Amino acid sequence: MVKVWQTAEIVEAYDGHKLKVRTIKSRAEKVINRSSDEELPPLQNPDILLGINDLTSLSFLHEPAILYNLYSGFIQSHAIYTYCGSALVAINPYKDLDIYGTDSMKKYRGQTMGSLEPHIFAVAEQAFNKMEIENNNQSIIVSGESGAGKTVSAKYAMRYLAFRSKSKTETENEKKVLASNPIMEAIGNAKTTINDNSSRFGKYIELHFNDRNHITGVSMQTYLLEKSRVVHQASHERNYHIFYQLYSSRNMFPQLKLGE
Ligand SMILES: Nc1ncnc2c1ncn2[C@@H]1O[C@H](COP(=O)(O)OP(=O)(O)OP(=O)(O)O)[C@@H](O)[C@H]1O
Repeated sequence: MVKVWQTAEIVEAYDGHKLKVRTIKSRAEKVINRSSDEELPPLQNPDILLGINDLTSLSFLHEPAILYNLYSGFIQSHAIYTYCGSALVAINPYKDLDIYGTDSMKKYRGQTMGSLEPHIFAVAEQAFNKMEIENNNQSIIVSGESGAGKTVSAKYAMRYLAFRSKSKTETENEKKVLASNPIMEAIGNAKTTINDNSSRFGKYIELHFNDRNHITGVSMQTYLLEKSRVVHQASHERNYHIFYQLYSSRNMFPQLKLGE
């Protein structure tokens, strides 16, 4: 059974610890037993806060309020990004959105986080800006469950940083990073039941900047590759892409010194 939060209004409080509530949608009544006088069900936020772009501005910050706010923003204005203080929460839209072009990157250039609508570019801009002003190394941590959009987010963050680095060779370096992706993904990505192109390893990517903030190089460390997938895959899952890609080029086997 899937459990979801529902909005309700209090009809009656009685016996000290009991609350009779009525759900707004189905008008069903239910009695909630509170274990203490203080313990109330999660309280609703005023309507005026609905769809705000920083979750920390909610009067009542709890799981149902967060879910409802993210849901409303996504359904009403297709907003996939919301701030939670200095963190960015992203919803995977599973379709291409027109928010990652050069015009969008130009819009975020030099802007402080929070002055424009939440975006992965704003996070990258802040990292770049802090590096420039404080002359310190910066990190962006991308986390989430499988299929949440970590790889795509990291790609857009790197694209923005390459755009922001004024070096003439920025496109060359960016091209090199992006060109290495298909190779890394062939060897380390596989179809799972949740994600057709799931990364089965962790990545630590370093972009190196010189003192004029031009990208001078990129390095990548990988860790925790799921090696067992080579010999065993769960049902409806696949081995690493590289094996299928190689097999589809069987005519090249002799050249690659491989046997059938
Ligand atoms: N911002 C986005 N816009 C459009 N589509 C997206 C976006 N983010 C993710 N997707 C879609 O979701 C798919 C899964 O995303 P991604 O591979 O980045 O997930 P992940 O978190 O890296 O997963 P895993 O941990 O399994 O590697 C992508 O192939 C893409 O189709």
